[in-house]
Amino acid sequence: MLLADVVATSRAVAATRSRLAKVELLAQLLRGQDPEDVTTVTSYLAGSLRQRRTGLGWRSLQHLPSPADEASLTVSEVHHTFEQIAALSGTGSQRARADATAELFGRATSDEQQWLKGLVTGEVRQGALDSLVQEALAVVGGVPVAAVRRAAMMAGSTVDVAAAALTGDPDALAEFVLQVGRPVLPMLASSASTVAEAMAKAGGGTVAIDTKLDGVRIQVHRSGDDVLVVTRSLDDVTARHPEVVAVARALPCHDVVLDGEVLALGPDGRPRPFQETASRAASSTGVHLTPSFFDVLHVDGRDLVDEPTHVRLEMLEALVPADNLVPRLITSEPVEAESFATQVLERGHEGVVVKSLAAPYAAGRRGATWVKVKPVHTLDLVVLAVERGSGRRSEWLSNIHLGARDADSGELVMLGKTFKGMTDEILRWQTERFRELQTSDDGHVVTVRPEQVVEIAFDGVQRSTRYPGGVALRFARVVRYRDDKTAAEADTLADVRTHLA
Ligand SMILES: Nc1ncnc2c1ncn2[C@@H]1O[C@H](COP(=O)(O)OP(=O)(O)OP(=O)(O)O)[C@@H](O)[C@H]1O
Repeated sequence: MLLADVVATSRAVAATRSRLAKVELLAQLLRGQDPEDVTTVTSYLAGSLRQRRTGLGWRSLQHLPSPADEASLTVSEVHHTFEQIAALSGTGSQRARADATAELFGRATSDEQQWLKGLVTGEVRQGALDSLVQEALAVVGGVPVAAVRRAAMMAGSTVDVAAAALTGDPDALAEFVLQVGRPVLPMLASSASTVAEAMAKAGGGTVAIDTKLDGVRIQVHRSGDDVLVVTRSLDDVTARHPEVVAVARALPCHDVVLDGEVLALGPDGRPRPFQETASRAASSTGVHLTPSFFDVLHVDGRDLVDEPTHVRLEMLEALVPADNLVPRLITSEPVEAESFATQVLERGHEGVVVKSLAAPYAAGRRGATWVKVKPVHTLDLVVLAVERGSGRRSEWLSNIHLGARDADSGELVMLGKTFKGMTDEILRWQTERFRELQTSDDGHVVTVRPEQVVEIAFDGVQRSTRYPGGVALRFARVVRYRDDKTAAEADTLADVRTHLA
């Protein structure tokens, strides 16, 4: 398969509005191709190389050789070159890496060079494409999309199941079962503006009203004394969470997979400011973190993923001590649910997650079986640039430029700027972070690679001719930086527009 075809398809998909047409374009690309190439392309379309580390960064791609006139690079040549680059180590590896990169880029057309550069630096990470690629794999393999999704959830990625999907054999996909110790893609929530609306969305009847804890998502796997803790993005953070490991080891079972949130609590049981949880989760500080679990996917040889929520919750409550359970109310009464939600907010938590009791555990944000309700609306936006501070902030990078992706064009569109809500700790952190991501500095504005996601509170969204998206945020302020989301998972321009007054 030619790399040029992948580049052209990725551009065409970005330029097409219709979901069906996008899936068809992807299916055309994947049909009849070698499974190894399909695996590589599945990874590339989601915006990642297959190698975890290549030692290549933005700086090593600053000066590219002149491009080739004609497209000749194949996907497999590209993959093997990165494979070789990733394997380099020791003396002379820097030189060898630069030579291999120059050779690869010298064989790429100008279009391919830009695309490959985005791939290597992670700029084109398009998580949103993942579910379209799953659909395309189902079409090409002639297997149900549900089977592809389920296998991807169990494997922790679509890339790992692409080849199996192409065999057209549902049994090949069914082989991806939950394995204790292998992270599973997490279930996500949709949102509603009131508890009653969320209850209706979750199917009505009796539902669970979960406290929405404002911490950091964790998935915990235990087998005997071995414990693995991963984040929402499935990164291994076991070493940073000794408290979680201790709680998991103390449970009366041998094998277990749990889903939950970890956060810093004060002596009164109220949550501490999120920054304390975040900084402790990033490096060891004196803060104690408490895990609170809200779901269980496996206990001692029994997979629970397909069990309805009420069964999973019964198992969870039988296994985990009350102090490590997310407080919840089971009810069918909107009035009771509202009053529980009010108490949750009074206790300093973020909101509630309404959960259908009949639904199985399913990765992603599909359907409406988990519906979150938060009174304070925030948007997850991408930082495009940052201005040097002045006065008290002259040592720091301060005013950040905020962007959201226009899902139609794939472009990031600026929505406004803010220097509000930043503590000294945030200023220090962001100065260092944006220097790392810097692509240019005109003495005032430092442009950065659009990779850092920031959670922004705002008072409203208004129409504006000032910014290209036609909207601007009123009183935007920083709540926190989010390292557990990629730019592809940030809110889109369409999400922002839903807040228009
Ligand atoms: N009881 C709970 N049940 C499910 N998720 C919970 C619960 N308490 C806190 N959470 C958090 O809420 C998130 C669900 O919301 P969503 O899927 O929209 O993810 P998100 O974009 O990270 O959300 P947010 O920024 O609102 O936390 C989970 O990822 C988890 O971190």
